[in-house]
Amino acid sequence: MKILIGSKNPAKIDAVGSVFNNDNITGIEVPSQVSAQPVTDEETRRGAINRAWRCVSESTCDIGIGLEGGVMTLDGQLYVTNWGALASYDGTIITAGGARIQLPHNFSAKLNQGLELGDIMDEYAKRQDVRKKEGAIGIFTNELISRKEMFVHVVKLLKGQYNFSQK
Ligand SMILES: O=P(O)(O)OP(=O)(O)OP(=O)(O)OC[C@H]1O[C@@H](n2cnc3c(O)ncnc32)[C@H](O)[C@@H]1O
Repeated sequence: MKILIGSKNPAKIDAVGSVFNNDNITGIEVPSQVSAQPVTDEETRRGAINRAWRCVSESTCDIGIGLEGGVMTLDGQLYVTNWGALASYDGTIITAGGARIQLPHNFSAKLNQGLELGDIMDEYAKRQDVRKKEGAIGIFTNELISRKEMFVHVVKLLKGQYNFSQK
């Protein structure tokens, strides 16, 4: 199958590549059509869906995959959240949620100032491009789970549901 991923972020492309390991996969830049920093589950999920559809509508492929990270708040606690979507040329759309883990309370003020989580993480971890490597998930799990591994789980949920829908 020819699969397009709506991102050039290596953490996302590598996650798709390790699940769809017999397929032809390519990452392309597409707009998420949501804020650069999604701040709810709804917005993060919508960004993943928009990316997946955009892949299918922009180029010839069997499947488009959108993966999106964001933040959300539950009972005053800030979390990093993750969503994935798979769109197929026949009009099928499949979605799946990924892991959420809590973020430090002082991140909310930085987000309110307009900073994106990727930049906040680089400053916090004193590293570069955390969003393309271990991710917030990696930093705050002491690197037990990387952003790629977290997205691998999301992509497995998408692939499994897609296979089920094709039976
Ligand atoms: O190149 P794209 O595909 O846009 O990847 P991205 O990581 O920049 O963009 P996302 O849309 O997935 O995430 C929205 C924002 O949240 C940040 N973000 C989300 N999850 C993150 C994580 O685990 N670690 C660091 N930053 C994260 C990200 O860097 C962006 O600033």
